Amino acid sequence: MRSPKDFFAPLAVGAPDPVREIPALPSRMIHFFDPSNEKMAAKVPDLAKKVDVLLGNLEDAVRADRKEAARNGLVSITKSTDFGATQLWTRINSLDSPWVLDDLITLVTEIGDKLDVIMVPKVEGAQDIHYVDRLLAQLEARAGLRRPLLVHAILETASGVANVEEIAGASPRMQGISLGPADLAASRRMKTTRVGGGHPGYLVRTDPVGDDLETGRTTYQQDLWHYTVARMVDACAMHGILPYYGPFGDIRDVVACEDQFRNAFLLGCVGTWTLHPVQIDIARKVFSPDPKDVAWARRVIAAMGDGTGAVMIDGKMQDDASVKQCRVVAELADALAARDPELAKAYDEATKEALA
Ligand SMILES: CC(C)(COP(=O)(O)OP(=O)(O)OC[C@H]1O[C@@H](n2cnc3c(N)ncnc32)[C@H](O)[C@@H]1OP(=O)(O)O)[C@@H](O)C(=O)NCCC(=O)NCCSC(=O)C[C@](C)(O)C(=O)O
Ligand SMILES: [Mg+2]
Repeated sequence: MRSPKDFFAPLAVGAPDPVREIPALPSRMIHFFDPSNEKMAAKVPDLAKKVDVLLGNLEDAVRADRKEAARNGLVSITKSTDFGATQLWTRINSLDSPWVLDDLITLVTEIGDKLDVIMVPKVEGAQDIHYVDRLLAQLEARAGLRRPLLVHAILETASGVANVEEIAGASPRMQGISLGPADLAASRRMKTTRVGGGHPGYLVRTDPVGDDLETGRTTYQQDLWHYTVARMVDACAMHGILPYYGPFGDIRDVVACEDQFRNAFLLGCVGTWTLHPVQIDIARKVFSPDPKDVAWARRVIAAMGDGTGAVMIDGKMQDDASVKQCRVVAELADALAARDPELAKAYDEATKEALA
């Protein structure tokens, strides 16, 4: 382990200085596309106007015989597209695959100045991040990049979950972590074959009334991912990086998708993946705080003055801690509103109404 004194030193001569803080840019949806798929690639310029993050996926869901086409496709799409304020990310192949070295060499050399974040799949521990960290520094120095690339880890192995805190703090490049429920389920030998979401068999049941074990007992489906998401959120918050839900594979079930996204939002995640265009508006809705909640948060902040003491608002006690909760919501709303005039208007109108 490096000394804390060296943590922010570049890992190669000529590499840019690591960032001291992870930028809190809107990233409500990380929209996945396969750069080797012509139909999807054709939609990229339009999608860039709608999403916070576009991610060119090179790993799973890209066929082995399309890996090079995906890598080269991402280079040419990137060179010919104006992404505006939308971030461009990529997911490279796993570190044990035959493709990852060429992924990194090609992408950093050809489009390193346009890429914001490199998502690394199947991260097992800090050692995987250290490997990528040094290699990126070497490639950045060679390409003459002035801005360091950031790294995002997918939490999708049992050992990754066991080591999530050290992964989150492994490098100043660490931007965030996403849940990878499909690989994680396989790695843990869970018995669900779904990509994210719940399972009707994972439930609790109310007690029996008398001797009748069968009738009148309500069951409640539980969230299979609660433990992992909560752990991931704590690890990220502890290290000043950003947590995300991952994929929701039942594209048709937009209702359960919204529920899963909202659970993650309420637990502390800043965004999610979108695998299909139909999921983009769901993510925008869920990961932008509700105007009523923003109005309430602003009202509490205004009433709390310097943020100390206790006041009563609408029958509810507010104090130093609750004003901090409100600041989380208000600051997120301000950051999103700065980029989204419609949202800014909705927040201001709701606030005016609440303060009237
Ligand atoms: C599910 C699929 C096959 C359905 O694709 P489809 O073509 O059958 O669907 P469709 O409803 O017929 O599509 C309608 C239109 O939307 C287009 N389209 C469809 N999707 C997209 C997209 N993402 N971006 C842009 N355009 C898209 C599609 O090309 C079509 O265009 P058209 O109207 O011109 O014919 C398709 O949406 C897809 O391949 N999505 C991406 C899948 C992906 O990236 N998977 C990997 C991430 S999840 C993962 O890896 C797990 C994890 C974390 O690792 C772990 O838990 O372990
Ligand atoms: Mg996976």
